[in-house]
Amino acid sequence: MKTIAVEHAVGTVLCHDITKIVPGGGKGPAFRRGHVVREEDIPALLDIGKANLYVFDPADGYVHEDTAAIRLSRAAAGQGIAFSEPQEGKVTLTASHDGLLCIDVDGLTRLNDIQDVSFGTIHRHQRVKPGRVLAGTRVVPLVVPEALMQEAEAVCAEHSPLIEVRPLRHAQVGVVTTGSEIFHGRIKDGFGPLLRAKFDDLGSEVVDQVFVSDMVGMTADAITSLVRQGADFIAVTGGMSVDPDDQTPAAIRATGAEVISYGAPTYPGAMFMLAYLDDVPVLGLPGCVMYYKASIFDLVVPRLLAGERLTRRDIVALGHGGLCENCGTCRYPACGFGK
Ligand SMILES: Nc1nc2c(c(=O)[nH]1)N[C@H]1C(S)=C(S)[C@@H](COP(=O)(O)OP(=O)(O)OC[C@H]3O[C@@H](n4cnc5c(N)ncnc54)[C@H](O)[C@@H]3O)O[C@H]1N2
Ligand code: MOO
Repeated sequence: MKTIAVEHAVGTVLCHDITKIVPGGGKGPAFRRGHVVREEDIPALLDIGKANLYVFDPADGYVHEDTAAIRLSRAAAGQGIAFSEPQEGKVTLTASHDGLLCIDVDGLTRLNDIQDVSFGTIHRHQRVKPGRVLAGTRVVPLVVPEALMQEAEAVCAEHSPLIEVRPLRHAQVGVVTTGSEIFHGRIKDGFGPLLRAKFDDLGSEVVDQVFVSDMVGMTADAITSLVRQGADFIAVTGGMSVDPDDQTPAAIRATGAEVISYGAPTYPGAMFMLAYLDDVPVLGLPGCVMYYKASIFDLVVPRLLAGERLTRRDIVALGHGGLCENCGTCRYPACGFGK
């Protein structure tokens, strides 16, 4: 804090409210603590008898809350993020393109552990569309030391990007639908239309769907021939559980694919399998994916399309929040499932 002649105060920050009293008129703050003095304020300040002011000077090593919020948001954000102007010291971050919200949670926790830094976000790993509010950030006091800002920016740099929206790739999806009852026409296929709609919504395309009976060789051949024909994402439906006819996990293994996980701590989706045939994700989708509005499919597929190579650890980490409450009216994604 220092005293400064009002003529030289442009750009500095008032340390306290400045009161204006008009006889018979009123009394109230003409300028608030934290106000950044502008050229046009000078006559008004002189009119209320303020020839000198107590101000924070950025040169003294202090940063105003608006500048701090701008700096925090810029330091944390990667691609796909738009910023609001600071309002009451807070900058709001929104999605500027469609994609998967990715947040380095360890970095975020470190950032918020710095006294007086506040950075709050929605849950990560959600598919977000442009305009969706993702985060808000500010510092708690009106001004903070420059050294604090530098510490915060260093944490952001170490965890860069701390928050970003990764675009989803346009996958060419091959679907293999198992089940003798569908293969022999006893019942109508329900998986194909559902997967076409779900992949279409994510900006990908089901390029082919092959029907097979409950036989390992037939199913494995269908997977490998779809990949040979150019599919870069495979979904195998049905036959994922414990009946003698449930041969899909064995068929996926028979292709030589590397199995990351069979089973997931998610309901619906416990019988899910994730494997990779070279770089092509091969998913074993249990019957529940067809039945429920939200399932393991919605938790995993956007992440795969955003280019994440998921590990067993990523799958087991889904357990906390992995139980769908099966509400009367499904509100997913506005609920705790997968969060
Ligand atoms: N004793 C146990 N029973 C079940 C278990 C278990 O671990 N032990 N797991 C349950 C879970 S979890 C699921 S999910 C379901 C079904 O899993 P599957 O992937 O094996 O599904 P299917 O047996 O192939 O089919 C179940 C049901 O859905 C119909 N279906 C399958 N595909 C299609 C399709 N493309 N179009 C229309 N209908 C389809 C199928 O005819 C069956 O009626 O198992 C639990 N049970
Ligand atoms: O894979 Mo199953 O939900 O858990 O229905």
